Amino acid sequence: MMKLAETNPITQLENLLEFAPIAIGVFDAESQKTLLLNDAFQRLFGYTLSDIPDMDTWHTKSFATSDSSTPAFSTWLTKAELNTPSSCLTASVRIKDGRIRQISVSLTLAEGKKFFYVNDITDHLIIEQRLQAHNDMLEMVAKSSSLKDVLTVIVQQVQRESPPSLCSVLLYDKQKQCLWLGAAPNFPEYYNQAIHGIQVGPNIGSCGAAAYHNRHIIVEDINTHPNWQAFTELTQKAGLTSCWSDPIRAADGTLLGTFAIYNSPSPSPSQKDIEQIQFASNLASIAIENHNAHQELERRAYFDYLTGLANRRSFFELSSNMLKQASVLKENCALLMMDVDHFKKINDIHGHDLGDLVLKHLAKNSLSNLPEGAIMGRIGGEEFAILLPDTDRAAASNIAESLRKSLSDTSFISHEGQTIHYTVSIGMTFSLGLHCYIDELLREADSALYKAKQTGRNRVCTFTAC
Ligand SMILES: Nc1nc2c(ncn2[C@@H]2O[C@H](COP(=O)(O)OP(=O)(O)OP(=O)(O)O)[C@@H](O)[C@H]2O)c(=O)[nH]1
Repeated sequence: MMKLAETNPITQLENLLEFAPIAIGVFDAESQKTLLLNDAFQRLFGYTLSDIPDMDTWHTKSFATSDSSTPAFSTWLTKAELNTPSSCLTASVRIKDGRIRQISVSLTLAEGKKFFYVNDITDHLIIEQRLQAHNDMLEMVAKSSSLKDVLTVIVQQVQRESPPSLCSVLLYDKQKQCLWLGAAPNFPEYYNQAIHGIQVGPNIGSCGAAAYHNRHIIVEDINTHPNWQAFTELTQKAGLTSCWSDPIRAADGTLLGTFAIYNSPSPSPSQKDIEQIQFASNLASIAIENHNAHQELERRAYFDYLTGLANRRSFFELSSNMLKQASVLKENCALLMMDVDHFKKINDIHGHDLGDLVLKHLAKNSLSNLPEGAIMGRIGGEEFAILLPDTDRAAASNIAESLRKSLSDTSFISHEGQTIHYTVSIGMTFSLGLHCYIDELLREADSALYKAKQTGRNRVCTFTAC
């Protein structure tokens, strides 16, 4: 412990400055020579007295960063020297290890000396910016902004925190076992194109491997790591050196994608870096989960949950638009209404679940036999409607007949190993190039369907007006 009472006032002051918690640099006002860089100053900047013999050297070494140029400091200094107390300057500085820190600096002139008091406000700014990014993101989610835009906000926040790193979010496709580009705003286009759809696998880059292992993958040197061997030409062209990738998980732990930081300033992640990645991954997971939930709601609103076909509402919407266009072009449309024969019996004999399988089988099989542009919807329990654009009577009859035949000719094996056969009846009508309403056509097709059922089922009947 220092004994203040036993030291002279100058030494006392020096000691106070030396061990003050705030970073202090003292320079001679006349010669600009460095007189003292206290302990906190040396810890903040990494420079000792021998690195910074005078104010100009400090100025050049620390303040000449790309986003806080030398003139900004000089201008502030000129004003600060005239005003007592001087206002604070907030600036980006480069410290000895090359990293950029955010500081606030103020100046006091006394006894022919310049006393600079420097506060490191990097962490404070990061928390503020994170809060801002978090709020921006939630606002964007609430306003249903595109997933790409929301993810871009997150990526840019992390990039701001650790320049010159680049970040990307890839989205996991469980079915195809690959990753699609979510957001990578600062990567070259050729790189983004190359990684769009990259496979998930134990040794595929950092992200493919992070998704495969569902854990953090740290690659400190892309140029020598075996996971990156296949991409060397690409990564060298894009100037990528390191890549840390973290899985993005939903609240229930399922994989949603990956968050990656390339070219991070430090070789391996510190505790702070890991917190940063987790912050980004958490935000990204909120955005992706919300997007998926939204898509699922939309899908449910427009598509039948069982067969994946258009539901009644969207079939009406799509068909109405198609009929309007057809009447303008004077084209004929055909409407088919298809119903499973004795479906109640199938349910009664084999159970409701198998009945569901019949409906799925019917939908899949019919879709693969329909011409391009046809709209098929499930409009009732076991009732399906198909609108065929620009189709004359002969072509429509052929299509209806081949649909009926392909279903009655095929069978499928149930989960219990039973072979299931079923047939359908089809009623058909036409718009004849006139403006028709879909419900009017459905009534006609239903009447033809009734005729098909009455005359023995497993057949196609055409509507006749009388
Ligand atoms: N498994 C299953 N059955 C359904 C679904 N929707 C409706 N059904 C059943 O479909 C059956 C339709 O029976 P009906 O209208 O009497 O007609 P059908 O037995 O097919 O006889 P026909 O049409 O006269 O050949 C009923 O038993 C409904 O319970 C569904 O989503 N899944």
